[in-house]
Amino acid sequence: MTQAALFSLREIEVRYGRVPALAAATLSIHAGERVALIGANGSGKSTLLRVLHGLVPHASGSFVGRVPARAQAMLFQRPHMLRMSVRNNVALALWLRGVRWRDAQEETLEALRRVGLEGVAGRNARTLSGGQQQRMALARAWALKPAVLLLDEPTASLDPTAKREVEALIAEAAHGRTLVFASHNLGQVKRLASRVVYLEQGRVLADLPAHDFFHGPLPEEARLFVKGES
Ligand SMILES: Nc1ncnc2c1ncn2[C@@H]1O[C@H](COP(=O)(O)OP(=O)(O)OP(=O)(O)O)[C@@H](O)[C@H]1O
Repeated sequence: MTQAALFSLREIEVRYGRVPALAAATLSIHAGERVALIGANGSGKSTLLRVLHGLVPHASGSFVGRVPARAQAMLFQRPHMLRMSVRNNVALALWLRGVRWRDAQEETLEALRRVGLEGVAGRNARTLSGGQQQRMALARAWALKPAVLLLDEPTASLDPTAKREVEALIAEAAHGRTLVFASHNLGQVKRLASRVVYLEQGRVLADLPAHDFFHGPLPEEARLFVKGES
């Protein structure tokens, strides 16, 4: 018997006021998949991630999510940070999910070790570099032990070295989880994704295993996009 999808979207339409962000988007995501969302600016990648995380309502269509938001972790291009220490930024997220403060502190140190930030645990999070901030966000996600990781262009604002470091951590954090990420970096998509979903103006124009996406025939719009980005 095939396992039920973690997320099923059928003909989903999302609008921000009068602006259409997703139009008749249909896709299912199963446990263990590593799905890359690609497409031009404004094609609907962030909106799709927000639908999965339960952050935006849809105007029509049906959405079934079998993973509650508390079993998901979402990372944004620029991480949300509170004006407090790196340690407390992570520990607070755990505490808010019901972990006792003392346990939260211990689990936080373990997560910070994993991303190589134990040395700056006491620093105000707002003083971290962009790469460190994204590593802290990953530590926070990691500590929550989510079933699903949703990442919105997590390395977009980083320099090449930080990009590589954060990408390696993402690969490690995605182990044994379901990963859905938006990216403009096709090299990163090749390295991380098992499946590629190409969006254009809120529509899913291609949805293929990563190997087929990069080596097989593509719909014309997707082919031109890949050519332009490569
Ligand atoms: N809060 C908002 N209010 C109004 N319109 C919005 C809002 N967020 C997104 N949009 C619009 O919805 C459409 C889809 O945007 P979305 O952010 O999902 O695209 P994206 O593919 O993630 O873009 P990018 O690559 O630039 O991050 C765009 O036309 C965008 O301008």
